[in-house]
Amino acid sequence: MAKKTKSHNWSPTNSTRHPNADDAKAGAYLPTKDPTKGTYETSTEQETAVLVAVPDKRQADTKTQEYLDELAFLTETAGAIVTKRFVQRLEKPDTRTFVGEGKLAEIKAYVRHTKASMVIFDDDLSPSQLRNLEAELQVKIVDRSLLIIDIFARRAKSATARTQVELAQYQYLLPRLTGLWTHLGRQRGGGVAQRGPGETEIETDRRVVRDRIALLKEKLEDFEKQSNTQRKSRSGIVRVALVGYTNVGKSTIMNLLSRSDVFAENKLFATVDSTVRKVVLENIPFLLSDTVGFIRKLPTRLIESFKSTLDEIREADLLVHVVDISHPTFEEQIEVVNDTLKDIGAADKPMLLIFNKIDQYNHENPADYHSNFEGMNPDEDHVPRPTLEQLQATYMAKMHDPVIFISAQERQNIDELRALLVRHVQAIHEKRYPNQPVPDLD
Ligand SMILES: Nc1nc2c(ncn2[C@@H]2O[C@H](COP(=O)(O)OP(=O)(O)OP(=O)(O)O)[C@@H](O)[C@H]2O)c(=O)[nH]1
Ligand SMILES: [Mg+2]
Repeated sequence: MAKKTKSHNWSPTNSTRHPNADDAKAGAYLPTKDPTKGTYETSTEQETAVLVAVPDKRQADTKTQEYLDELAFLTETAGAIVTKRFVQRLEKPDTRTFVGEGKLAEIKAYVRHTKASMVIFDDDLSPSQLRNLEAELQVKIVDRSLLIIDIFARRAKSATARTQVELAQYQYLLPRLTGLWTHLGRQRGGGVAQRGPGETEIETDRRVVRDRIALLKEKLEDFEKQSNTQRKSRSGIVRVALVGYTNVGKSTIMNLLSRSDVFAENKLFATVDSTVRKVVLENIPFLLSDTVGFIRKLPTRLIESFKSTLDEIREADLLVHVVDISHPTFEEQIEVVNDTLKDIGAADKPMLLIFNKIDQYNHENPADYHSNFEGMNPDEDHVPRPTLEQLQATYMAKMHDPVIFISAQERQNIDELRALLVRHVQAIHEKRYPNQPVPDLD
């Protein structure tokens, strides 16, 4: 019999759900199985996580640490505490268990000893790696895609975003079904009454998941039609999208720009999603949208499922690329954002580059980021960063697009930001709607 399909509220970290399981059966992201009882324990206690990275041999130590810092940040965002980081340098990850045998034994001993709730990998695992690791380590195994999807699931509020996340969840699950069930069968010892579902059930489950995926896609198409209609009604007004790496300050800037002006109150577009606001600066109105943040190794599936959200970017007249200059890897973050823009077909748009968080930039003391990383000596590895002035000069010279340095939090250079936006919006308006005056404010 096909299992009833549940749609919401599963997560690698809250130990309760799996989108295709009412009961807590096997799954990498399900509660830890107690082999003596054959049951899964759900715990409300603080979950602890062990991180694992398998960098390529050429990757610099500091880079590895920065990536692990980001993974730790993601893990904390998902609600778990990181207790340990394991790193193994390999030419390429082990096909069976991702890490080598020795490292696996080390992780296993640690997990046993500390009763860690889960092991999180900074890369995506193949269905069989996931299965093998779960069998070896006997705890929840979470890979990068699953972690990110989980965070998205916690944050998604609008119907569209929730549907998009659900689609990503099912797409993640589909190729992993067989593995999970086969594994379950094996773990239970294959006794007649205890055997896991056979191939027929796997097939049924797959069909259920596929049907669900088809349904979600249809639902998203409907949402898309609605938003297309909305967008048509917004024609004649310049559209600006805030884009950038996650946590750089896009929403802060959005609030700053739209709240700071009395005319920002949205009258005409009552049906517009809360992430799009009408802003009026110096009598020049435009639509400003706040978009989902990008991240390194963003799962392609997630990008695909977020198509309708990303349309906001694809259809913008001007992109405002926000950068967190205080972040040690800000330059790589710029690259990630540019690559993602390319992937979604939005790379050729006019763009303003906004370096935010200048209040937090410290060229003397680049980071206390790595303080809890073993083998790192902050003094020895200390490399002074350029001053803000030097950076500004470099980027001004390097970029074809305008560049501005601000602090949204401390309200530094915000007037310059406004002036820059106004200038560009006005120019776009005149070019796009040559015979049309800038729209009336009322
Ligand atoms: N120090 C400092 N912090 C800032 C500044 N601007 C934003 N922040 C903080 O940075 C954090 C992230 O800001 P958000 O505006 O949520 O960033 P975002 O780009 O919208 O993030 P996502 O929605 O996750 O992609 C918040 O804690 C802000 O308070 C700034 O200029 N300086
Ligand atoms: Mg935001």
